[in-house]
Amino acid sequence: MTRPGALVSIVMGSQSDWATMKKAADILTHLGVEHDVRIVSAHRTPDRLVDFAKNAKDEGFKVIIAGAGGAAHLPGMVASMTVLPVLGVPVQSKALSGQDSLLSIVQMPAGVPVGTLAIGEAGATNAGLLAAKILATSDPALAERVQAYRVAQTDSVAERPVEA
Ligand SMILES: Nc1c(C(=O)O)ncn1[C@@H]1O[C@H](COP(=O)(O)O)[C@@H](O)[C@H]1O
Repeated sequence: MTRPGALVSIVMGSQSDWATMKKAADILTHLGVEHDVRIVSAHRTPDRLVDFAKNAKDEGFKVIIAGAGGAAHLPGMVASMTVLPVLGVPVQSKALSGQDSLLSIVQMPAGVPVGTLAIGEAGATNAGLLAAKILATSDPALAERVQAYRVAQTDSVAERPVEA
């Protein structure tokens, strides 16, 4: 079930990715961007993956954020079946600290782009922010909220004392 009005779709390979991917949802909520979250796995739910990727545009999404760990094929497989921009988040794996996730997502063949973010929570936050910035190119009110976020961040760093 799509969340009505959602412009950003967040998909992840497993429920265990949520602690990381929640950061993308949090920033979208902060910026007032409607989003939908669901678990889709290229490996474990291949039929659901195909159904999701092929119908994502018709469901009304404008941007997809796909997070997965380990052999992270989800972002690339989604990108192969949609015209929507796909942002990939490498979830930090236990065995290889997310190096495996990163390399699985970043090294796409020419012609099938995935915008790959950093490993882990920072990457998830930035994926949410980047999705908002993409939407803000055609939404002046959202652009103002993104600008306010940017200014608040700058101010909080500038005001921070050198010594804690
Ligand atoms: N990389 C993928 C895909 C996929 O790429 O389709 N599906 C699940 N997974 C990943 O397996 C890891 C372990 O999953 P479990 O914690 O469920 O065992 C998760 O990080 C998930 O993203």
